[in-house]
Amino acid sequence: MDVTIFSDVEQLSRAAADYIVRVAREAIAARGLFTLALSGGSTPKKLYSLLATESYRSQIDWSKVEIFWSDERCVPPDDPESNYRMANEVMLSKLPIPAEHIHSMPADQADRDAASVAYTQEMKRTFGTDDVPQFDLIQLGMGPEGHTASLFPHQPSLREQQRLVMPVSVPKPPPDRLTFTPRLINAASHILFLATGAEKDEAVGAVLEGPYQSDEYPAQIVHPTHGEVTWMLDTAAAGKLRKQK
Ligand SMILES: O=C1O[C@H](COP(=O)(O)O)[C@@H](O)[C@H](O)[C@H]1O
Repeated sequence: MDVTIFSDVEQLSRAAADYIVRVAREAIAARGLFTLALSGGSTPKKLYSLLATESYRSQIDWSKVEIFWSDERCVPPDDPESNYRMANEVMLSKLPIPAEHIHSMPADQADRDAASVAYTQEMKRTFGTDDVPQFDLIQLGMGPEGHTASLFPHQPSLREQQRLVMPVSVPKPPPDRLTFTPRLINAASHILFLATGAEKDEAVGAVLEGPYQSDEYPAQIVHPTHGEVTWMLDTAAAGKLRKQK
């Protein structure tokens, strides 16, 4: 695992954008395709807007990028709480990505089980596999209580063994969500965690340096079988780490 601490969100976001460019270019050179799952929340907003600027835009062949989401709130896509809406506003609408490569989660469907199954099928079709899709990169955030994607402490989703995407009800509004399960996340080639702000310092310390208790700190469940994990933190989020990496 690689952990880097940055002095501010600007530096962190630039490093994250550079990292995404590198992984994207390697994937496109190797297989002609880059599969990326985004997170929501506020932390990646700066990163996403940087990727839409000319200097980053020109470094990736966006026609070869397939975009998914690791979790989504069950709200319409134009709702201020929608993870899709944030990414679309600051990044996707400004990039030359074919519309059919942008796979938003159908989280506003009334039948959330059916929506999860449909999203899983769409993913498998895109990856051309009937097995567990192996994302080139899943970008994740973490909440102050250690949740990641919409995998929250003590929830059955942490023990899900079969499904790749599932509906959950979580303690943070809006409560109804769809989320990637650990089985899908842990198949990825690269995981990039971003965490900023002092309100996350305890969870960062517990996840990175504490005993393994993924039921308390779901971000600890992220251990890709054949992939690498990179954490990018700002100094505030890293404040409780004993070893300043
Ligand atoms: O609810 C969510 O929270 C996490 C963390 O969000 P942040 O605002 O603290 O950056 C996010 O990664 C997840 O995608 C989102 O749905």
